[in-house]
Amino acid sequence: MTALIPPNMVDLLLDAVCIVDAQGRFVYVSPSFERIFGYTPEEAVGRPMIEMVYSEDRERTLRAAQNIMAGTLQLHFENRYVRKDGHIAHIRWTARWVEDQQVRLAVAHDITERKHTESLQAAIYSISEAAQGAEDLDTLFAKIHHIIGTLLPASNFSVALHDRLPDTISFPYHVDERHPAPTPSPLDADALCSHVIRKGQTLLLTPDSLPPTAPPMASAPRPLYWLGVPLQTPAGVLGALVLQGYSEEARYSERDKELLQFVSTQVASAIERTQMRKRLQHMAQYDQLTHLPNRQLFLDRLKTALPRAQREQTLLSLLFIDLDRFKQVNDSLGHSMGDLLLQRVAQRLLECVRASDTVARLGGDEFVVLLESSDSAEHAAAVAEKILATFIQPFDLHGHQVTMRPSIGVAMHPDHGSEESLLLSHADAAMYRSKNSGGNQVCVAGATGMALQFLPRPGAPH
Ligand SMILES: Nc1nc2c(ncn2[C@@H]2O[C@H](COP(=O)(O)OP(=O)(O)OP(=O)(O)O)[C@@H](O)[C@H]2O)c(=O)[nH]1
Repeated sequence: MTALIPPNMVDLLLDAVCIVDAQGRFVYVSPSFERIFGYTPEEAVGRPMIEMVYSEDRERTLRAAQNIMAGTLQLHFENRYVRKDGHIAHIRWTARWVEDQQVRLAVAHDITERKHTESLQAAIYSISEAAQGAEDLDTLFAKIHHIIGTLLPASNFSVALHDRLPDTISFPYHVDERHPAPTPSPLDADALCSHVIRKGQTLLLTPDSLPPTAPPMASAPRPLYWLGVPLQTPAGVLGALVLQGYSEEARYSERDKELLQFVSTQVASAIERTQMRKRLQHMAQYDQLTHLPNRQLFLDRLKTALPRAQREQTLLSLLFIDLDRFKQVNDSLGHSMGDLLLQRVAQRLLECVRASDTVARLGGDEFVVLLESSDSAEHAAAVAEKILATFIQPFDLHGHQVTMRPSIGVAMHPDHGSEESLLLSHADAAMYRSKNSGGNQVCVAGATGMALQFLPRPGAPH
């Protein structure tokens, strides 16, 4: 029976047989070593085994080697090697110490493919989990970057999104060791991304295939490797995932391309879901015509602002604004012109306040301004007067000059109440007083919220 086994049987094994001396140098490797590690037996023999081990796994590999040399049988030790071509090989080892020869006898089984499938499954699971939990796109992109980094070298990673209407591209997520985030630009200004997004095709460029075009910044170095994958959804291409490599350490291959393509489908639906959630959230909180906060969001803000004002003992003011005879614009120029006027009014109101203040549309032609951290009651009066003054200028509605005046009611915390509905009703009542007194004026609720004090109209004699 023994006579039938050819003497070079070990050479035919698919696993690699390795013999390593007490100093950790390869003294023998079987021919399969080259298939698994990329080095021929001649290249491997004489080299310290540890040199080929992936840096993060070296310490525990040395510990495992010590245990084997102390007589422990090693039946399933796993670590990573850097192949001659730079790619990572995952190896499962069985090994023992041969005392009389003073060598370790080890068999290497290549489990790269299995690890690959496992990490891909884990990545896909993590991406869908990230999509469920992500509060916003920034958080989602950072998580996706981290997950892709477990599969591929991803030091330079960007998410490009295509905005179809102005046909522009923006980079809401961009981590790059050499280039700052590009500013939004017409899609075609970025030839590589434009190719990926317009054609919906993956593009892998290597040093041999990179076109000799100028880099995005004249003095900036060009990447050696560029891998762009479309973010494909049933509704079309949302944008692209881009990986760039400036050194041979981040070389991308056809295999990486397939991997990123596979993951990108999950990423695209994660982005789509998060965008949809964001849109729904926006619809629930913002007025769709003016994009100002709606009544609900305004009430939420008031609810959190009041206790803050109480804690910090600052003033808080509400300006209730209703347009005078707004209906006439609808009746004379049509509803769409009325819509346009409401949008222009919103814009002018925003111009009268600080970014930290809130301008909201309560509905119809009713707006409200929430001024926080006012240092004096005069501040609210000054803003109200500024609003009156800004309405002096007619509104240009596609060539129609429309004059519109507001009636404004002001109520303040703590003078007129510390509870949101009370404060709001005082501001509302003060606004009605303004309107009933002819409109185009400001009325401040009195100390009880009932007695009212009028502010002069701009230009009116004091
Ligand atoms: N174009 C447009 N009109 C709206 C919208 N929402 C409400 N309106 C109209 O706005 C008007 C608001 O009513 P009022 O405040 O009583 O009308 P007004 O003419 O301003 O009356 P005064 O406030 O008493 O001066 C109604 O005619 C509504 O139909 C909207 O989103 N777009």
